[in-house]
Amino acid sequence: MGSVSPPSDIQVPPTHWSDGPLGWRDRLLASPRFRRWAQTFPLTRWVARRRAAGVFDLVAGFVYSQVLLACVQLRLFELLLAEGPQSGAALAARCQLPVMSMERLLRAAVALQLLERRPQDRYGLGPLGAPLARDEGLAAMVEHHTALYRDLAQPLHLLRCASAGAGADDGDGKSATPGRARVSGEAALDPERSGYAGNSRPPDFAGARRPEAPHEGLARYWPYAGTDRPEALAPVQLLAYSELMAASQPLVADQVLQAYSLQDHRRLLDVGGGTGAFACRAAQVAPHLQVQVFDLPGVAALARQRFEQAGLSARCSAEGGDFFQDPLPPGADLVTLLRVVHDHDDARILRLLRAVRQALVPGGTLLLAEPFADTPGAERMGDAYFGMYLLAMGRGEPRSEARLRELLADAGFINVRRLPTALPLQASALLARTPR
Ligand SMILES: C[S@@+](CC[C@H](N)C(=O)[O-])C[C@H]1O[C@@H](n2cnc3c(N)ncnc32)[C@H](O)[C@@H]1O
Repeated sequence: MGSVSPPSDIQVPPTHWSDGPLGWRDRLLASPRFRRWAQTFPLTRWVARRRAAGVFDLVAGFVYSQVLLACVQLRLFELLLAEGPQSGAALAARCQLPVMSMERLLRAAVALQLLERRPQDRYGLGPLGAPLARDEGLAAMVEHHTALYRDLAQPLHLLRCASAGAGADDGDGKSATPGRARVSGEAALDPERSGYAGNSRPPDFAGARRPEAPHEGLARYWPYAGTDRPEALAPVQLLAYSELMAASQPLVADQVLQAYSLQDHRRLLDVGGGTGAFACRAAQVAPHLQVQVFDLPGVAALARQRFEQAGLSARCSAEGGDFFQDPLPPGADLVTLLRVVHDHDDARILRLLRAVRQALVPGGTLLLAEPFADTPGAERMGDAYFGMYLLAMGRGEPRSEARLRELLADAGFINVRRLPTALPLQASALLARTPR
């Protein structure tokens, strides 16, 4: 391995009293001799093994993800839930894979606890596969990761391109994303090249597929993150992510609606509310509530369709526009921002929060929910997963509760408080009020 020599103009880094003991610990853990000793000494053996397994999981994590993807693409979990344990040969026939390949995949899935070996040489659901069997949202998330996977194949390329200014706001809301592929022109309007070709779900498990994620990574999947004129995006560019959001919306809605009662509100505005999946849930749990979605024009049109199909058009409506440029509909006593804030930089979010404050009635409530960075027990989801995900997307960052509180205060909100959710890994929430 080549040595890394620092550039000659490098600044002398600051020091701290903890550098000594922590440097000693680092050298110890980096020492093969110490690790060999720790692996055999009875009192340290279990720690050494656990740490080695943790390192291996990081080394091999991308393989695990692709085993999961193969299972999801084959609808293996749904099949085993619907029909019960089966032999490798039977599953191979159903999934149209060579028996040897199927056995290889099944054994990998057993090792990852996605599946379990069952008596008589059969395979059934494992403790980590069973929750995926009926969760359309999680399955859709897994499948759309093919786009992220492309971006992360060359992490240094991603980091270098992004460090040139991806997603940064120059103060007047314009961003530059040098080096990142962007959706533009005819390619974006071509369903095949944009990666979206409808989402009718084939009836048979074998070979069933959702629409493929685009071939050019997340920047293309989330086109609004790379343009200052998102309202001009063609409907076909909005479909893939809108379907993903609708499929995965229960992950957030369940958390929010368990944690917060809508009964005391009369008018809800769901800003960036997508195709109205949350709006429908809200209207169903609170039959007195008027609900409005504000989203890009093409997405708002899909929300109106959803409301009509659900027979909720009398109470649910949708307005199209750009929430950074256009005024939000006034008069709501509750505004929700679900999985919206982490998509954008601070300057844009501050502008959006101020617009929300203007739109709310005096004493109105803002409910902001998304996965937060620094969530105890879910740190990987924040800075590791969303940090890299949003970098690949081209805009936005995961924020800690403390940072969100600062932004809310800057925008003029008061009485900010945390709303405890059952599964912060899926969504944490903050409530804030406008002054009376
Ligand atoms: C990550 S999705 C979240 C959707 C929904 N709240 C949910 O949780 O399922 C972000 C939403 O914000 C919308 N959006 C992004 N930029 C926008 C803009 N400038 N104006 C209006 N809507 C925008 C997108 O169309 C998308 O529906």
